[in-house]
Amino acid sequence: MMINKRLIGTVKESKKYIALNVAIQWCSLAANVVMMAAISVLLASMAEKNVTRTRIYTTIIIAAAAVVIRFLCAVGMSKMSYLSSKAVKKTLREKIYEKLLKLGTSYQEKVQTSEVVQVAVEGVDQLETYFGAYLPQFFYAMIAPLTLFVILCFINVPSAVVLLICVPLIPVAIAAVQTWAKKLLSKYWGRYTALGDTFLENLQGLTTLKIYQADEFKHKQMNEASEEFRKITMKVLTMQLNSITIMDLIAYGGAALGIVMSVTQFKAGHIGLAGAIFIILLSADFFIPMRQLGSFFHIAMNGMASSDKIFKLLDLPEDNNENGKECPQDGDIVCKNLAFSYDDDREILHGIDMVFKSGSFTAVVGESGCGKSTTAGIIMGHMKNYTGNVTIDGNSLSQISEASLMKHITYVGHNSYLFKGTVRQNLLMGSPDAKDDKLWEMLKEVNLADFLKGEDGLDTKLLEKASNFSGGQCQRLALARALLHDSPVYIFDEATSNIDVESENEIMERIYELAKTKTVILISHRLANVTGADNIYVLESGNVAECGTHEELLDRHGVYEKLWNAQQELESFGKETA
Ligand SMILES: Nc1ncnc2c1ncn2[C@@H]1O[C@H](COP(=O)(O)OP(=O)(O)OP(=O)(O)O)[C@@H](O)[C@H]1O
Repeated sequence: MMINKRLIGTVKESKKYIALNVAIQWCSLAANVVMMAAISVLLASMAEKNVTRTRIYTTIIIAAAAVVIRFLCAVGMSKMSYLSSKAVKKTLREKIYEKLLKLGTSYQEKVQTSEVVQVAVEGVDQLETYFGAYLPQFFYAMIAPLTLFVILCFINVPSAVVLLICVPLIPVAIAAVQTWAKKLLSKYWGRYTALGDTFLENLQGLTTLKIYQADEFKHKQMNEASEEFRKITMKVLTMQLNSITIMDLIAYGGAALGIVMSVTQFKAGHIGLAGAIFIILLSADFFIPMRQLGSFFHIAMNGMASSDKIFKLLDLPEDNNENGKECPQDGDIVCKNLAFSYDDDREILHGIDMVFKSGSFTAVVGESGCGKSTTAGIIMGHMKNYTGNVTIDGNSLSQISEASLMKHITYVGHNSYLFKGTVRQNLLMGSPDAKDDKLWEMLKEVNLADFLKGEDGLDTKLLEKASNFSGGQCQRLALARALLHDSPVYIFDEATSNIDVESENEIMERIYELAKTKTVILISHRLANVTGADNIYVLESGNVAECGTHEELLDRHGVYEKLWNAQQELESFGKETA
């Protein structure tokens, strides 16, 4: 019942804490039994009017000792809960983190970032209570009634049997509501995450909503979704309250039955007064552990649901080729019959052939959406579900280790990630040992040095997502970081799209310079940038329409020429109007 062996096996360390927790609870129970026995004897002797001073003092000492022991046990139990929760959080989060590393750069193909965050944060938190509270209670709830049964058997077997028989009625009642509760809870979680997603999206897009005056409409939508969520929350709470009421009825009903039994047995003369009082005092203790377990029932259900999600993530196939080959330092990158689809409905690349010659400058151009970035993503190992072949110096991309591929190829997109911190910290990612002189040299090359000198130099702070830098400044910084990386191959995917034409030309000069010593693949919508390339591939709707040098392609009077003429017209129009 709600025991996941794989989950417990995954967090092996927690087993000892759970066992110790159960043992401490059991000691607390033993102390309680001794205290109740002493009190029963005292009450009986009082009723029989043969109480002595020694008996009173002994009872007080026993009771005080039991209280102290129970207090220490309570402290010990919470310590054990804490330690097992800590072990669970640490182990599972480490496993999730290691899994993400193993999934590598293509992890987004398999799982959404928001899902990973939810599973790693909230999902693991759910299991904290599962391990810290539910599991120890589960085992204790089995042991406690059996222990009491054995003890009470020495006093009166029929009462002990009646009490023991009533205990399993609580789990039976829990099982009865379980099927219904499971459906309700999965609906509840569905609404909860959906509401959370919409809330976050609306918050992030609040400025846009204000601009289009759509906030009122979204507000109404959010209110409706919140109302739905309120209704389902109330249903869950009602279900929980009802199940608690049922458990209480069984628990107190069972205890009452035990009391009636002991009184009857006393009247019939089968037990003495002290024995009857002892049974009366302990009858509720038969049910309390199981009743407590019942109240942890929803925690266990949430724990099960989140463990399913965690294992789904941990079971994802890994293909980062940890033990794969080293990437050859030199050699052509060849795509043969390369086809790719993001989903089953639409093929994006239709079996294209391309060769990126080692040490050469190759450009990939084409209209928006023709598949340029997709091709770059495949070469970078971000997308693995392609068909056909991609090789580097004759070695299949799928056999090359991801770590080695990352050292071999540097990708600079139009939206490179910059981290919160300083300019220096971001640059050092490209080359951890680089001295300040080298960093300034690169910053000069991308025309960012002057701006940074006016700020705090290399110590200029970047806010989250570099929100205090302009789009162009971000691109320049990302370029400088890439140049520092010093890898044999560079892919620039619209890497200068946010930069003004004058600066773009200067940066393009730097890229042409780079191409003298490195293999450069340049994806650009602006054909003026690619005129000096050794080879240009023109993509059209996922096919290679043409390839050749700028002059060769113009002579062909095909797609490239059309694109070129259209852009030239636009650029000269722009100059005339300026
Ligand atoms: N993650 C994705 N999921 C589904 N479809 C996608 C995804 N990314 C891109 N696409 C689709 O694949 C096609 C090719 O996209 P790609 O980004 O490769 O084009 P592109 O030539 O680089 O375009 P642009 O010049 O506008 O950046 C597009 O039609 C796009 O809708």
